[in-house]
Amino acid sequence: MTGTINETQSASLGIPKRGMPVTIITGFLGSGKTTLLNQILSNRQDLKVAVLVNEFGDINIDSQLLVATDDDMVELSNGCICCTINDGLVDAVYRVLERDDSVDYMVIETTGVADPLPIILTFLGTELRDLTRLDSIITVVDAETFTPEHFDSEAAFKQIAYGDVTILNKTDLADPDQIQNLEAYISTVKEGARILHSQYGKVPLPLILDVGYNNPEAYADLVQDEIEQTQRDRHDHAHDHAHDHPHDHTHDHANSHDHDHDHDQQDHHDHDQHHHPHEHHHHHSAHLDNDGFVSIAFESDRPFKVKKFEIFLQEQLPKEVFRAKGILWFKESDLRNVFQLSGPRFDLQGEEWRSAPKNQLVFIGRNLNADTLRQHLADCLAY
Ligand SMILES: Nc1nc2c(ncn2[C@@H]2O[C@H](COP(=O)(O)OP(=O)(O)OP(=O)(O)O)[C@@H](O)[C@H]2O)c(=O)[nH]1
Repeated sequence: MTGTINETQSASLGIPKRGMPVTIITGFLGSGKTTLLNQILSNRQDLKVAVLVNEFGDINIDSQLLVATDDDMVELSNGCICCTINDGLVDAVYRVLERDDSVDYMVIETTGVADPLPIILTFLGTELRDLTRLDSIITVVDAETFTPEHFDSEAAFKQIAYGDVTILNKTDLADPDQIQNLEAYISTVKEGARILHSQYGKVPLPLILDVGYNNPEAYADLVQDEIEQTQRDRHDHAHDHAHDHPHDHTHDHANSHDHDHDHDQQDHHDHDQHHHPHEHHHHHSAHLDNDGFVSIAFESDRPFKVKKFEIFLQEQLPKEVFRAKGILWFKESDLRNVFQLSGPRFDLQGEEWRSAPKNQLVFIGRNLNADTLRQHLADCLAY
């Protein structure tokens, strides 16, 4: 299915009440996941949608950029929901299910560097299997910057490979040939891929919500492996009192499984949703290195001087920064400035402050020097 859709339409979705439907939104850094989520929240009509946002970074910026969600919104803060059979994710889903006011639908936004498989398996391989119904995995792709090299990120590749629907977003920034080539590439990764086009995540909601595209049978072997592995891990944990936190990143998963990270490009392209020969327990360690991406947070209760921040952007911002976002406070402005940087572009939008002004910024990239970056930012402060 391919199509170009520019308008958000929201027909009645008529969600049945058998196990809460869950949609997972994945996609690489800056591709437009939060933008899509805001489209969903703005067009959901009477549907009561709970949202779980998981972010790569110490400050949760995304939750502050969502359209007002009242109490619909459940923030799953910066824990790694890409940990397999993750207690944090299961707990957050339970919190939603246990609410007095019933929620009709759940949408989860993963981090841009997450391998979606562990999250999928958490829904298919734990008690959540009986309480929820995994409706589909939506993969948002930046049509301007995505290439078959998939940013040299295994997570970016897997996001495409496990997507039930791919949304080629930012078509306003890509020329038609580029979009056509991208579609052809995605179809080599996923035979019969369902591909939609969008600008700013505008797609008709009936094309992406309650579509029933996820096929749990495709994951049956992985689910079984997962359950067995979790039992083994729990057994090991019982003998290892060195770990007192289930998500401890020094956890030994990476060393305890014989997985092979040396797939070449061809391996990737042979990947098939129904056969994941090299996947087994691979995902246990996938989040440990985030494909080399690191996240650096900066916060201050003092404002920036606008001129100094401009110079920082022009002269000091390392080219290795792939993505940045934040809420900026400038001495010269009464507005809350939402800062977005994705690849070569950045953008500042002024709005009213909803809380006491402060600066909150997250930079994501490879080979970043946190001390130098933070020092440059501190030098931008007005006093
Ligand atoms: N030109 C253009 N910009 C877009 C489009 N969709 C999103 N953007 C912008 O791209 C930037 C990143 O969008 P987000 O929705 O925050 O991306 P994300 O996938 O949630 O990013 P992460 O939080 O890093 O994972 C923002 O500045 C958006 O306004 C689009 O279709 N066209």
